[in-house]
Amino acid sequence: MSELDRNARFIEERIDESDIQRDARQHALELGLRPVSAATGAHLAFLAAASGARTIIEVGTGVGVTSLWLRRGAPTATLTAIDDEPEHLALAKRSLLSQGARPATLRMIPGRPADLLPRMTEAGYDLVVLGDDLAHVAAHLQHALRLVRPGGTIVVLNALNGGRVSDPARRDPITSGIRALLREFELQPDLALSVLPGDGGLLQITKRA
Ligand SMILES: C[S@@+](CC[C@H](N)C(=O)[O-])C[C@H]1O[C@@H](n2cnc3c(N)ncnc32)[C@H](O)[C@@H]1O
Repeated sequence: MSELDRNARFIEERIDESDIQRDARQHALELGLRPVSAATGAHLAFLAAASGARTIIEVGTGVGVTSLWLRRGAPTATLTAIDDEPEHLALAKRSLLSQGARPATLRMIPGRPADLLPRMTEAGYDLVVLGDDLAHVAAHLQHALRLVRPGGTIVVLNALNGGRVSDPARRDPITSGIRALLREFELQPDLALSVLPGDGGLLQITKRA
């Protein structure tokens, strides 16, 4: 086992998910929805807490594994959760309420991000989390850059498309498109970028204040 794998296992095994989080994870797996790892979830909770996030958007909420972590980090933040499957959102909402979220802080919106994101408030969000709909990630990122406030952060889950982006033999349009996006964003002086390797890759972009 490599040092990286050993460290990842060490971290993953020490993270304590609540019963509500474990149930949501189990549910996601049963539905074939790949949830974030506990380590990624804990990192997202850290980001939400460290940034003092008050307003969060999550695109591709699924049954709420990521949302539950975000709300662990920012328990009173308003969460706008978008997913094209209303049943997923209903399950996510149930778990979030069980975790103690006030109903008024949850905006569960079924639909397509391409239709919904253009209607949301410019610079109105502290944290924008984009799920791994990588076929549309370029368009979703453009919306996210408009929606996040200066100083706010955008996170893209599974941003290295599993191990594909780092594999030069992979030249499919999605993987090549992500490489091009990374190159383009690295050159933008108004953005600070970081990519973490775990869990398919976690791209983090902060719009400089
Ligand atoms: C992998 S699951 C979400 C996992 C979530 N990050 C978690 O940790 O629980 C992806 C979700 O995104 C939704 N989804 C995928 N593509 C979408 C799109 N274009 N518009 C809206 N929702 C989408 C799916 O319905 C699914 O619920």
